[in-house]
Amino acid sequence: MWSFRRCLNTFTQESLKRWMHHCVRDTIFALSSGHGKCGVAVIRTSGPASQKALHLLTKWQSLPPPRQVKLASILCPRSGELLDRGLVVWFAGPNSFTGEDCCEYHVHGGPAVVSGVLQALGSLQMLRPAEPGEFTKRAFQNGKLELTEVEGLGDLIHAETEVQRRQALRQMSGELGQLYQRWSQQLIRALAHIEAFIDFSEDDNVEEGVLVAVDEVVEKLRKELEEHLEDNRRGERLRDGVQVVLAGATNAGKSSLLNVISQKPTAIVSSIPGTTRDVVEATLNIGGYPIILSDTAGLRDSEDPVEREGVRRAKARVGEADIVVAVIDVSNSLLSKETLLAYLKSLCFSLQGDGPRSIIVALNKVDLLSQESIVTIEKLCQECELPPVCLLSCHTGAGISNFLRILRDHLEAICGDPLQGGPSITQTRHRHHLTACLDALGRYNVHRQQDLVLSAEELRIAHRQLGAITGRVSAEEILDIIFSDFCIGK
Ligand SMILES: Nc1nc2c(ncn2[C@@H]2O[C@H](COP(=O)(O)OP(=O)(O)OP(=O)(O)O)[C@@H](O)[C@H]2O)c(=O)[nH]1
Repeated sequence: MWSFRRCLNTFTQESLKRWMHHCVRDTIFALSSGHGKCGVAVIRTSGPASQKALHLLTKWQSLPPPRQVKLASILCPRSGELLDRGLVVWFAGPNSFTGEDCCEYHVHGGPAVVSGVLQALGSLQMLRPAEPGEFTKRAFQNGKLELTEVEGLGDLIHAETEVQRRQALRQMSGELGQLYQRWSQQLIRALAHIEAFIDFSEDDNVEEGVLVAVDEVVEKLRKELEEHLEDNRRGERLRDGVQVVLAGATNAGKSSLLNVISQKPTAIVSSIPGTTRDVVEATLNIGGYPIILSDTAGLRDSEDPVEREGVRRAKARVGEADIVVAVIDVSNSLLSKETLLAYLKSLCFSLQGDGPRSIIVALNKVDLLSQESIVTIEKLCQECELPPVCLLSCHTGAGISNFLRILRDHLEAICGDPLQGGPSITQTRHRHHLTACLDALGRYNVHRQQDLVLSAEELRIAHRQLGAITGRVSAEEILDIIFSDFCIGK
């Protein structure tokens, strides 16, 4: 009793309220399908009062069998007016998405029906509208989903291309979470062994061999983590969109190429050199891969401060690009065949910068060349060591499908197939915690010979970093291992 009172005194009113809120769960409801007119809308409830709400809206005396669709007249609980005839699915907790009692009302998707049913649910005292993401939050809190699975679900909802969808589905399957969970368990075990050695080695004969085994586990884990992090950020690139930048001299046809690829007049095209001043972006799907395609200001020296700023931004964008498309006006009479080649090489070199980025050369305006010149240029490019070169025309469309095929190949090389190999890191958040975990394992090695307590602390930090990714960290886990592995006090 004393400790309970002391405990109560340390609670602020606010934290007590939060604690009470956690213990006594509200029942929440929301429209789970998209907004706007549609054939069928799905409204969900989750929480202990879902059953009562179902009874009040249908007047059914008993619950329908769980997970089976049943036709129902959905009524206003106050007036008894018919709101709609729809389908109802009952999910008895814990066998539901959130782990709580849930009910789904599949009603006609007109605004009046949807708002009628939402109002009916809102009129019940024990229900309140759900906050954004609250159904999924409850699924996480009730142990139905790991954090990485929650993120996968979010990505699936936002997936705009089929390759993004594949990656999101794979993450939702829990594979990434399971990998981190496995590493996490290895760390807990290693930590438990070190702690046992520190605390009990003198009395209970915990042998030196225990520490050697821990070293081996840590080393193996360090290598696995390093490999996992050396993935060229393919998962994040696929999730956020690959940065493709169109760069080159003024009037080369960068804006025209952006418009041709995006199939709409996104950027202004004109024969006046220096028309594009700022970066113009279009988000596109190229063969299932998401890209953010940027048109940039033509690269040239200028006295005009606005144009100079445009060129600065263009260079900065090239610096951040995953793929740079070097656009060149191949009809430019100033470029002889030889100077074209020298120009191409120097442009590719300057665009390459210090990053390992891909370059594609787009020789535009071939419609202005004779067939003979085209053949000569093609031969010239084949003989030299250049990035892939596409001859194309934004005016006639010649060579555009070949350019898109090459672009797609580059995207595939960068992002890979999310269904092949190990699961990818998809979020900067994961990378941050994994890097911190790896750093801690490196420090473990530094402290290991001098100070066992400090090296144990580094394992604890590494474990916490992994736990931050999956959302599961518990000191109890360490105690469990200590007792199960060492049977202390027997
Ligand atoms: N004949 C021909 N003209 C083209 C082609 N592509 C673009 N042009 C023309 O070239 C001029 C410049 O095109 P833009 O697309 O504005 O070139 P840009 O590289 O964005 O130019 P800046 O804004 O100066 O950087 C326009 O008059 C276009 O119509 C092409 O394939 N063939």
